[in-house]
Amino acid sequence: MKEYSELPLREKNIVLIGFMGVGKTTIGQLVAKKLYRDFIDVDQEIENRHHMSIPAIFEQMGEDYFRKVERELIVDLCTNKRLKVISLGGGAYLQEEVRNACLSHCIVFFLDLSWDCWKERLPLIVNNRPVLKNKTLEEIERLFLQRREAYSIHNSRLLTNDLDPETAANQIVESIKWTWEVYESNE
Ligand SMILES: Nc1ncnc2c1ncn2[C@@H]1O[C@H](COP(=O)(O)OP(=O)(O)OP(=O)(O)O)[C@@H](O)[C@H]1O
Ligand SMILES: O=C(O)C1=C[C@@H](O)[C@@H](O)[C@H](O)C1
Ligand SMILES: [Mg+2]
Repeated sequence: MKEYSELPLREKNIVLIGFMGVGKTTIGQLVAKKLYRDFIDVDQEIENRHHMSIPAIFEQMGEDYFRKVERELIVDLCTNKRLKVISLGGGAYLQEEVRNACLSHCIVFFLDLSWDCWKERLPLIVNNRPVLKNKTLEEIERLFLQRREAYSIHNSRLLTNDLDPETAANQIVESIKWTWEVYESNE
């Protein structure tokens, strides 16, 4: 059987990574639609499989359990699926096994946002992101900066400051189509 890591670039899954609230779910959905691909949101998939919200999973089963489920699901999707657009949860890419699976089999797109722009989004997400619960703004900023190190290993990056979701999705699609043309002309 053909290894997925040998897949032509055009068939590889596209994986969106980045801090919580940068727009992976919102923009990923649009990218999938524009490329006529199925969209998979890892958080939503975990919620559907458990019939529970992420905050409830954190509260009743604990973060370690959530991270294990998240890791196993992503490794499975990366190795056994193709032609998908997959949005990760904000903390997933911190796990080495997740990073390795994504980078070995998929095109990894980092959605970046400045801290100043991100701060404006906080009220939209604070109530259903357990990792933000009981943290001061200074603590959240430290986490934001710490996590940038893991996200810095990627195939492509888009700074989304001042980009509405539609424009951001168009720019990602354009960049991916350009990559397909340039890197696959000799395959
Ligand atoms: N480009 C954008 N401009 C303005 N608002 C946005 C943009 N992208 C997303 N949003 C808004 O920010 C909030 C968080 O977006 P979203 O849920 O897509 O983030 P996420 O990266 O998937 O977060 P998580 O890592 O927690 O899953 C939503 O209310 C969404 O409408
Ligand atoms: O950044 C994080 O650690 C998280 C982000 C969300 O997408 C969810 O996966 C969960 O709330 C944890
Ligand atoms: Mg999301």
